[in-house]
Amino acid sequence: MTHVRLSHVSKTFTRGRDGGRVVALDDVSLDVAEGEVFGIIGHSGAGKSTLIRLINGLESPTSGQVFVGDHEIGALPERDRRGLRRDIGMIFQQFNLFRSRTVAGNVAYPLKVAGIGRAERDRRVARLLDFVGLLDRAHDHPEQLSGGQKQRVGIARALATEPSLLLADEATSALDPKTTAEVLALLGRVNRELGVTIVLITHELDVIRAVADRVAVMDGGRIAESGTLYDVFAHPKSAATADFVRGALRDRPSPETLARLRHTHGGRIVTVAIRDRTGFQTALARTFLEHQVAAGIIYGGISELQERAVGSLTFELTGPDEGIDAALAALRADGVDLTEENG
Ligand SMILES: Nc1ncnc2c1ncn2[C@@H]1O[C@H](COP(=O)(O)OP(=O)(O)OP(=O)(O)O)[C@@H](O)[C@H]1O
Repeated sequence: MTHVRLSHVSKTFTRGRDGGRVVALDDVSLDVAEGEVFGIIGHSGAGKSTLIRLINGLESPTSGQVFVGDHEIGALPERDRRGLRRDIGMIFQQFNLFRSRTVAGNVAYPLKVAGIGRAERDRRVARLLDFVGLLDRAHDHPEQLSGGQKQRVGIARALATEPSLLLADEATSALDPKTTAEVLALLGRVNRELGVTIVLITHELDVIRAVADRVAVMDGGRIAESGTLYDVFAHPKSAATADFVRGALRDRPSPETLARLRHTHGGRIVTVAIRDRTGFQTALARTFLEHQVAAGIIYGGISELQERAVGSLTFELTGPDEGIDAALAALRADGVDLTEENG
């Protein structure tokens, strides 16, 4: 079942002073299935926040349609949007907690707004704080908490009205790597144990790869590509995706590094994309050997996406030129993705 659907959505803003037009989203279509974690990755200005604001009905599309469940949220009057929004939780980069309220008071707030009585409110707050591991901090104020703890309160508050959809807007961008991992693990539990669909936007591939099932890469208001985590990031088709992969995996040498490698290594330099295929590396080594080519690894990195290997290795190849040519031709014929780096 589809939980969120965007169909040919465009959003144009008019800039204040000069009245110029900014195309924030340009013909965006995507489907988020019920119960999945869907990641949206893009650089600053790619249109991610605009997309989130369309999903929770804070903005309406200039053209196209946004559905949440069976409802076209952009077409609903504000009163009905508010009702629908109760089924959508939000968490933010800066946590957006009330400083004057206690931890318990923050989590209770949306329940109060929804008109839920004291006894039920207290029960739910205790259950939620227990779920996020902060029951013992119920009476503290946000400033007494670490960033990670604040975000856990944010998550408890977002879940208070028992939404089926959670929107996470750069929810870990203000946190250090260890705390980020803890918050992402909690989001994983929210998804698995409570069955909540999560749409997570970020500019970091490491965030997406930790939790998302499927992803969309956004670039300049458009979806550059989308699919499963592995398909999109193991074999990038767009420049934007390749850029994120290079940044996160650091498996390919930068132009500066390549220049240095060329200077220090006299042989031919070739980068080979690693495939998640049994015996891939052995086959590679055997091909070089068969053609009397010595292959030394001079750069590279192998990592995992959805428990499958991704990355690349850069070799210095030495031996007879015809042997190297024949080995590379054999590998190419076998579907190996390789790049000669000698320039
Ligand atoms: N209310 C608005 N009025 C005018 N322009 C806007 C408005 N909201 C967003 N934009 C513009 O739309 C484009 C996309 O912005 P958006 O905030 O959605 O991107 P983003 O990917 O979330 O970036 P960031 O991570 O920096 O917030 C930007 O060029 C931005 O300046």
